[in-house]
Amino acid sequence: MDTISSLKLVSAQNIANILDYSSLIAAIEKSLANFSHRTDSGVNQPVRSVVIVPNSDGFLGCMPVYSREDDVLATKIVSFFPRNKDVPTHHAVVLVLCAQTGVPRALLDGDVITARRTAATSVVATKHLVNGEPKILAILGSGVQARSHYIALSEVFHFKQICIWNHRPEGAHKLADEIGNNCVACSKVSEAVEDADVIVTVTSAKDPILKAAWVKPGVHINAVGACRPDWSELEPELVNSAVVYVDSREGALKESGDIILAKAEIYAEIGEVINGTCEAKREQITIFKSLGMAIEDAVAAKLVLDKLTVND
Ligand SMILES: NC(=O)C1=CN([C@@H]2O[C@H](COP(=O)(O)OP(=O)(O)OC[C@H]3O[C@@H](n4cnc5c(N)ncnc54)[C@H](O)[C@@H]3O)[C@@H](O)[C@H]2O)C=CC1
Ligand SMILES: O=C([O-])C1=[NH+]CCC1
Repeated sequence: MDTISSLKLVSAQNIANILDYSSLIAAIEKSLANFSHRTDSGVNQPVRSVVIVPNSDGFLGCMPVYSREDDVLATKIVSFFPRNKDVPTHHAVVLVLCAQTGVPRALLDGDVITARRTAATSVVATKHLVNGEPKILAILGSGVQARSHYIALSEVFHFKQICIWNHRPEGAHKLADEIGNNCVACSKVSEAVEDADVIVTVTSAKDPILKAAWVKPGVHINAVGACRPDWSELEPELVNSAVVYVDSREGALKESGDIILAKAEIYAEIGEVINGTCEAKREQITIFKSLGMAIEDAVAAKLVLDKLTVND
C-alpha cells in the first residue's frame, strides 16, 4: 500500500546525474504554456506565500501547485538568506504527493532543481524573445544561477563571447576562468553589457545595477534576481523602455520590485507567447522578469522521479 513509510528521498547528487537540460527545457516550455491557460488546462498554483525573517533579509517561501496535464501535486519550500557567507544563500526541498490520494511519494533535494529549472525557464524565454542569433552573452552575478544559466543557455545558443560582471570582482574572475577562453570578466556593468545580445541578471542586489543607457537596442534581458517587492536589479527607465514579459502576472504584481517600483506595464506572460496568444516583440528591448514558479519545480521533480530506476 502507498503510505508515507514508502516516501522516497532523492539526493542532490542523484538529481544532478538525472536531470538533463534538454528534457528539462522541453518540459518547462510545456509547463509555462499550460500555466498560462490557468484552470482551462487544470493548473492550480497560488502565488507563493512568503514568511520574512526579521533582521536577516531572509525569507521562507512555500510554493504549492497541482497540474492535471502533468498529473503532479507538489510543493517546494525554499529559503533565501542573501547574507549567508559559508553556506549557500538558497536551500530548498520539493515534496511530491500522489495526485489521486494526497499520499506523499517523494522528497527531493531542491537546490539542483532550483538552479536548473530557473535557467531552463530563461532559455525558453530567450528562445522566444531573442532578436536573431545571439552572439554575445552578458551575465551579471557569479553565483549558483550564473553558472546554471551559462550552462543551460550554452546548450541552445552558440555564444562567441561571454562577459561576466560581479559586484565582487573576484567572483567574476573565478567564473570567467571556469568558463574558459571565450569569457571575460568585466570591471563595469556597462562594459559587460554594451555589445550583449542577451543579458542575464542573477544577483542579490536590492537596488538597480543595470541601466537603459548601457544596453543595445533589441537586447533580450532575463531578469532573474530581485524577488521582493522593494528590491530591483533594473533601472525603472530600462524597464519602461522595454516590452515586459513575466512568468506569472499575479506573481509579478505581488513580488517584483522591478515591475512595481517602475510602475511598469506587463505586456504578456511568456506562456502566452508560447501559446501564440501574445506576440514576441523581438525587435524591441525585451525583458523576461522571472520570479520562479512552483509548476517549474513540479515538472522538474516529476522528470527526475520518472527517470529514477527502481534501485535508486
Ligand atoms: N527567478 C527565479 O526563479 C529564481 C531567482 N533566484 C534569484 O537569483 C539571484 C541569484 O541567485 P543565486 O545565484 O542562487 O545566488 P548566489 O548567492 O549564489 O549569488 C548571488 C550573486 O549576487 C551577488 N551579489 C550579492 N549581493 C549583491 C549586491 N548587493 N549587488 C550586486 N550583486 C550582489 C553575489 O556576489 C553573487 O554573485 C537571487 O536574487 C535569487 O533570489 C534564485 C532562484 C530562482
Ligand atoms: O522560485 C524560486 O525558487 C525562487 N525565486 C526567488 C528565490 C527562490
